[in-house]
Amino acid sequence: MKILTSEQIRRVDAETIKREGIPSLELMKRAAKAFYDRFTERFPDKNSPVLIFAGVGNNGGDGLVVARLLNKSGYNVKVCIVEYSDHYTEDCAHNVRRIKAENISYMKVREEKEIPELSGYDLLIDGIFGTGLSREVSGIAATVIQRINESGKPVISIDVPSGLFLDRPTSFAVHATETITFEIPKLALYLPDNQAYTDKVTIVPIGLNKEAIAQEASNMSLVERCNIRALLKPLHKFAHKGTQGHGLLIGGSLGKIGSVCLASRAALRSGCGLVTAFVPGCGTSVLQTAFPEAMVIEDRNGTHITSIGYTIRPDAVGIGVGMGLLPETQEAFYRFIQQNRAPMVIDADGLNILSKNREWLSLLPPDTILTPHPKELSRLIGEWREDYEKIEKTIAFAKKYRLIVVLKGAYTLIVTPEHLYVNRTGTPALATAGSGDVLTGIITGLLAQGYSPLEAAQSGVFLHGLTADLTAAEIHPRSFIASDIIDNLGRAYFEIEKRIR
Ligand SMILES: NC(=O)C1=CN([C@@H]2O[C@H](COP(=O)(O)OP(=O)(O)OC[C@H]3O[C@@H](n4cnc5c(N)ncnc54)[C@H](O)[C@@H]3O)[C@@H](O)[C@H]2O)[C@@H](O)CC1
Ligand SMILES: [K+]
Repeated sequence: MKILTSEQIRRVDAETIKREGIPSLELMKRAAKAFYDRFTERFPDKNSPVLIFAGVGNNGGDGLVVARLLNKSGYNVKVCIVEYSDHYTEDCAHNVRRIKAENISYMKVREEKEIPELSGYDLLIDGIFGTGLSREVSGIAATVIQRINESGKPVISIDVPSGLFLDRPTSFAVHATETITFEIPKLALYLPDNQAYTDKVTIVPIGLNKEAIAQEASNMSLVERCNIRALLKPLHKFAHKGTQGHGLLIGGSLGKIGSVCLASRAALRSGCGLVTAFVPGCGTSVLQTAFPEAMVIEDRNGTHITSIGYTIRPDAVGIGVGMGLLPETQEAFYRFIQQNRAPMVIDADGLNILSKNREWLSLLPPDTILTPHPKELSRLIGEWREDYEKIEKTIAFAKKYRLIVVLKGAYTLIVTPEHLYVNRTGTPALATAGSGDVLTGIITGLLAQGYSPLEAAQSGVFLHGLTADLTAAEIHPRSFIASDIIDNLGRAYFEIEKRIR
């Protein structure tokens, strides 16, 4: 699903109205109905008092239509029109007349003393500003937003939390509990800097014109289940371990052999036919005991890697987990990347070695996948002030070295020289020791099976996150551990391949 800018969204709205020959009021109705459906599913108790804040633009217009729909179905609603300007849009003004005609209780707020007491309401709906926000919020709108945030009440935002900019940093906006956004994903809803404003995000379709969306060029998109489903290879009846790919995981040092165990197990669970682990001598018996399905090649040294050599021909390599930064290990890493031509994933200490030796980055074959967490990324690309700058610098880095960067986070970003992908699967349960090692293993396993680096990065990240989503009801997110990801990878495959009627 394409992520678009506010300007593009405006064009798609206008084109929908034009191409489908519908009045703009009709589109507003569709949007409000989509919000209403999701809202009533989440909050079925009609006795809970609901206060709807509506601005004077079309986002406010949506709020007023939502008020009418909720009122009609018996909800206890009141409306607060935040009159930050005298200029109402036509569709908003029309709906003000309609709420009057339908006897819905409303008040207009132009100054602070007119803001109602919020303690008597159970739920607040925020329709003050949407995608039309063009400058910092000030005056009465800012005061109302501050009151909403101070109230501690659940706030459901229409389309976007009011005050959130879609294309630049935001310093002040509604702290939404949930945002029900209309059809087109907006990048700002998925950035860590905006976490105070955007908690849960739900996308609802409103019947925007498909061709109008297709016409808008975008180098950003969400990774979705249907994308992953489409790229998964079928399992052939005559498949055998030799045809399913051979993944090699290189890493580990004394006390950190567990990382390689996790990555190797994850690689095999992702579906490849064979997995070999390359570890220092201290890791051999650990691996063979903990994970008998793996083959092991040991370094001549006992405690850390000093020289990476083997006669096998792996289809993909994952390197770096638990490897340490000793000079001999760095040297071995350097010699290895100089000669390795198999598709490769680099994680953890592999990334730290690269950030200490930046000139080695140009030795990496094109499309090598790097999987940094934010700290590792900053060691590679330098500090950033805000998320948009971080993304810009990561794209420049990916372009310069022709790499794929998987930037791990609540919403993992997959950055290629041409495109930014946002992954939505996963929960805070994944913030646990070894979770990154497992991701490295999954991506390595997928690469070994012949998926392209971009496909492996996208599906690896998606599957990894989905295991946490699928187990949330049975394994409490607080007690979810990295092995649970591996154990539930099969469920994630089932979910992706499930037919949706
Ligand atoms: N355009 C359409 O056809 C549709 C729009 N929809 C809704 O309309 C919203 C966009 O509506 P609008 O474009 O009317 O804009 P908004 O309702 O987001 O904002 C209203 C207007 O306020 C002004 N403004 C911007 N920043 C301000 C600030 N800081 N202080 C005071 N005034 C400011 C601008 O002139 C802006 O157009 C979407 O988010 C969505 O909720 C939906 O009804 C679906 C259809
Ligand atoms: K809003």
